Amino acid sequence: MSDQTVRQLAEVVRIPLERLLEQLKEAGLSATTPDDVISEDEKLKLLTHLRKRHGKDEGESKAAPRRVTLERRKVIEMKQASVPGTATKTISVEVRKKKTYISKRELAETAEPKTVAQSQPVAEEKPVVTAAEAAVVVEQQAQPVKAAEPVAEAVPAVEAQKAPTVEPVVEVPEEYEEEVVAVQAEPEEELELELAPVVRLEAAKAKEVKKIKAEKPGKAKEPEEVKKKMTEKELRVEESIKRTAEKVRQQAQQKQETLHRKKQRDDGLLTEGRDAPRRPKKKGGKAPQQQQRSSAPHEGKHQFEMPSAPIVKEVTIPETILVSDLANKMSVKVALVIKQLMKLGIMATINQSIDQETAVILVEEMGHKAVMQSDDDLEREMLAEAQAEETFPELPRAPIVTIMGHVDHGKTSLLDYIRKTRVAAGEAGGITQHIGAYQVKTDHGSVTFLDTPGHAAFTAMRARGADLTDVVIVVVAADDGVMPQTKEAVEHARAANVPIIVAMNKMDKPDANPDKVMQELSVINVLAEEWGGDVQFLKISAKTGQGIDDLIEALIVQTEILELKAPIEGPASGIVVESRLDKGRGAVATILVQRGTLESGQMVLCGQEYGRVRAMFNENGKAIKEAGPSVPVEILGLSGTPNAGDEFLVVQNERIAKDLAKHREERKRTTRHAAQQASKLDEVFSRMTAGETASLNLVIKTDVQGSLEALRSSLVDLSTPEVEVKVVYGGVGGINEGDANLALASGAILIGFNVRADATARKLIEDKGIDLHYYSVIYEAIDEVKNSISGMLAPEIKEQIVGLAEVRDVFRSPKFGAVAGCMVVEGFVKRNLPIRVLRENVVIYEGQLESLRRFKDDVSEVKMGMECGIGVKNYNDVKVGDQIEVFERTEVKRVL
Ligand SMILES: Nc1nc2c(ncn2[C@@H]2O[C@H](COP(=O)(O)OP(=O)(O)OP(=O)(O)O)[C@@H](O)[C@H]2O)c(=O)[nH]1
Repeated sequence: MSDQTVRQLAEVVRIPLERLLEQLKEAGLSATTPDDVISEDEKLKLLTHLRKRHGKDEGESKAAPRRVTLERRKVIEMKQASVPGTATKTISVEVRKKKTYISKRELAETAEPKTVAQSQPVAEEKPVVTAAEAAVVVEQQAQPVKAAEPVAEAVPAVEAQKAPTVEPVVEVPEEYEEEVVAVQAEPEEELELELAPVVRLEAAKAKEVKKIKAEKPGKAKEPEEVKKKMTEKELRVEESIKRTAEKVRQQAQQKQETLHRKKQRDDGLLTEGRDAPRRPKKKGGKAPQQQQRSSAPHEGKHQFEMPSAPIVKEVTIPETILVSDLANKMSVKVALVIKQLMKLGIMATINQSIDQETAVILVEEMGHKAVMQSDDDLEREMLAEAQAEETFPELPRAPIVTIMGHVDHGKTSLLDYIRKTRVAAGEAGGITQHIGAYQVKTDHGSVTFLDTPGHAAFTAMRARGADLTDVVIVVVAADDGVMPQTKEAVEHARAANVPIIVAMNKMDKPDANPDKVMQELSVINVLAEEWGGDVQFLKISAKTGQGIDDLIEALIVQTEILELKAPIEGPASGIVVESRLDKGRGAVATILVQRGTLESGQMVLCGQEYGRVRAMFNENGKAIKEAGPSVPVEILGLSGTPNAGDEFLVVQNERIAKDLAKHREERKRTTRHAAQQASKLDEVFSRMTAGETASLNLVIKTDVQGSLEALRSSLVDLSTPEVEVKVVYGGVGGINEGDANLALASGAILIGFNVRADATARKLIEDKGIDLHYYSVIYEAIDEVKNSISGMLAPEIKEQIVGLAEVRDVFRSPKFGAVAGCMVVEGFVKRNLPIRVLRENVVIYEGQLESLRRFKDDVSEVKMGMECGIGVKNYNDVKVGDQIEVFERTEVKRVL
């Protein structure tokens, strides 16, 4: 040992620093402060001094401690072979040993002095085995012959070894305790737990040692014998630690092997887990170590169990599912799912969604059970839980009106005039607010106006699935007449099957010509009542207010014709008209109640947002407590801003609202891709439902009116009794956002003839996956639509007999049952084709082949003039003389 400071020495010998300084002073040594260095020679001097002092003060030794307890802590580190890809784990095993030596004096009271006299110095008898032992021996040597030194004065091991006089050891260890503590077995719990039996083993060993010592304490065995025993014990402890380390290593290896096997199984499309049902054990199939391990008592502790059988999971598959979600549901890696998809010929990425059918095939291929789930079913189920089952009587409700028309024909002026005169009038002091919609009260009833004029907004709302509008007012400036957007407005309203009322505006102007308007509109099939049509035409002025009352009355009449009704009682539902985030009030949404009555304090779900209605306001900013059908209302308290066009409904509690909101969010995420496929030209056929006339909707935009007409008529002429070609809208000019929205809302295909889509339309087309086709040759357009319609025609199934075999003999096979020995008399017999069994030219069975053999070999095809053995699947009644007819079914595409 090198030189130490006084402080360090005090720590080593575990005595107070002051006491050591005093002893150093007494011994006449130079060190006086705690930081003074004390050399080896000085330590020896101190030892000599202490010995002398003890020799003098023998009488005092009675008061000195009679036992010396030595403790030793040993930490062994083991490296665990890691699983590839993870860090190496280090396991520390801490061994604590404690030895207590009793002074000769104490022993003398119980032991024979003779035994003590016979004792020999241990150092001479056997070599020091371990460092711990060395320390013990040295400490023993450091003890005075006659009496044990107090611990505080025991000189550290190495110094003492240099002591000139080596006295025989007289102390008998009274206690010998070992403790093996497993620490830091990280991160694998099992490994730490595995050490437990070893710990117990060591504890048992320590007990045994104690027992030996306790056996005859009075006899005081031969010190060397005791020493020997102790050394043996220590060696055993060392060995046991080594064994523990070996065991841990083996376990790690086993675990690695298990993981490797699991990986192989995964590659083999099976998953295994702890909760798998256990296979019956094979006799002698287990490695001896495993057997030992499984038979070892674990006292209820968790133990790693070898997975032994594949888990078949029940995987619910919605209409579309993300590859990552599917992998999660099957508890397999995404890469594996992608790999499997590739095998099916589908290239998909982790964030791509796949359709239900593909997912089902995949799940079944991977050994699990697929349960198909329709999103609508799921939502319906949740909604059924969310809403009260009770039905309420339906009562007349106010119409919801949208105003459309060409630019500057007076839409805003009309809305403003009505609001100004009608809304504010009834609410003295109220501040009119633009909340997206407002209601007007008349003597005959109320009318609700949507505050976003124009067909673009109307169709955009429809494109979002919200068919709110009951009546459309087409505003035409009487001085200007029918303009392109007037026509568009009409087409959009028609596409939505919403009745029209024409308001001929600016009648106060001298050049107003309502007849011209009526005439122009009649060209596009909007016929006034007075001209024998069914459309109400009204002459108004948004400036003077002329005819506005009549307009509102006309709306009321229209409502009566339409018999608009809704239940007033019951939980409310409706559509979000608009929403915004208010600095002080949070999410604010204007909703239009369509059914039931919304009350303040109710829990509502709006699209993907939900919340309790904290407050409700009408269009005048006045707080209201409830809102019935056709009433627009601003609500506070939602978790976020819903989208205009989202459906809202009152639900029973927050949990349901939350679940539904989450479900919708997930659905939106996964169905985005699917929605994009909805109206593709080549997908139209798949949308056709059996028995119904399919319709192919088109939105056509062309460069000139002439080509529009030509295209429109030739495309409509392609209609068949099974497929109707419908031009939802045809116009001249580039494809704009409105066209795209219309195509989306009507599930139509966009056709651009010598025109292109503008940037906004392109974005929408791309986002929503609208099917857009550009043409510059009219016949190309016609041909493509024709082909698509051909696809929509149900294909013809044609059947063709490809071969005939005669049964000449019948054998019984344990594997296939009855096997018919046949001669192929016509064509050929193919194994994978369907067959019929004929008896006297009458079909007696239709099915498939189970086996087809020539001699002992399985074959796929047998030609005419050859003999073969045919096993018919699920049919054992073949007789000699029967004929087996092989046929083929082919789908023949119908063309126009
Ligand atoms: N003389 C007269 N002018 C009117 C009448 N209605 C609207 N105007 C005027 O026509 C212009 C356009 O009116 P708006 O209400 O903004 O027309 P709009 O259809 O809403 O126009 P956009 O919002 O641009 O589509 C304004 O200058 C109005 O003052 C009317 O009945 N008589």
